[in-house]
Amino acid sequence: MLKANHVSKIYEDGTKAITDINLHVQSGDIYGFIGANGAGKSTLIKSIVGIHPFNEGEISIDGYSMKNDPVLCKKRMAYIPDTPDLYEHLTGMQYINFIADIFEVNLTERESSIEKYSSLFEMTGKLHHSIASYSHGMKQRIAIIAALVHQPSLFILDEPFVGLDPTASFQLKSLMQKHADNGGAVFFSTHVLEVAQKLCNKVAIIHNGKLVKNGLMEEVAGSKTLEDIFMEVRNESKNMDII
Ligand SMILES: Nc1ncnc2c1ncn2[C@@H]1O[C@H](COP(=O)(O)OP(=O)(O)OP(=O)(O)O)[C@@H](O)[C@H]1O
Repeated sequence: MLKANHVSKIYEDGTKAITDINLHVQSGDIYGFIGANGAGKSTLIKSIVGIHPFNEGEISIDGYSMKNDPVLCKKRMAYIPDTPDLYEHLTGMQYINFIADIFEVNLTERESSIEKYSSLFEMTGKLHHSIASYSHGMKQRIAIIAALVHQPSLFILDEPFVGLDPTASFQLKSLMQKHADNGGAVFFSTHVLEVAQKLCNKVAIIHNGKLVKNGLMEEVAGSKTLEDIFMEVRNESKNMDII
């Protein structure tokens, strides 16, 4: 579903943020992406969803190249950023409809999608309030509902649980699980390692812009916790610095 081959990104100021990243997210996967602050998670995610260009390598969604067919790629995925930047002067409903218009979602499909996800994320009664009046968590819920309105097969989420209350977190986790069970796929970054270990069948650990572990959760973690593995990666890197 999502393939990243030898992807590297250098920002204009010369920062080498990610180097030679290889990933394959398949149908049925819930793929966790973990790494320390500044490791390169958002940079890879923004490259995957087409927010910024990357310097080397290839990213494809369902066989379509992000470089050559970005619109076809974007139609197949939902991107939920860590801090959604919404149009504050619109109501939640106006914003969702605006996104549905961009994705050319027909009326029947959008009504059923809005009803289903608004009810799941307990926003039904608040859809006609202005976004400016929403709390941070409510803005996130609207961003999620809008991102899913075109029924994408691939969900890409950057730190999705930050700011969500326990009910919304639970609903999002169940939704991710159901989506994967129905043949979709999910790729998300998180610092909540317990959630990643419970929820994901696959995991990638990025350190200083390079993938240092990647594969099935049981192979990467074995009998250890993901936190143990994460700390091992960090300590190995510290020792290398000393040497
Ligand atoms: N617009 C930018 N211009 C220059 N350097 C950037 C830019 N955005 C990120 N970086 C740098 O790229 C590296 C990777 O940053 P990135 O935001 O991808 O990390 P992250 O793993 O998402 O971190 P966090 O967990 O703190 O969100 C860091 O060194 C960061 O300073």
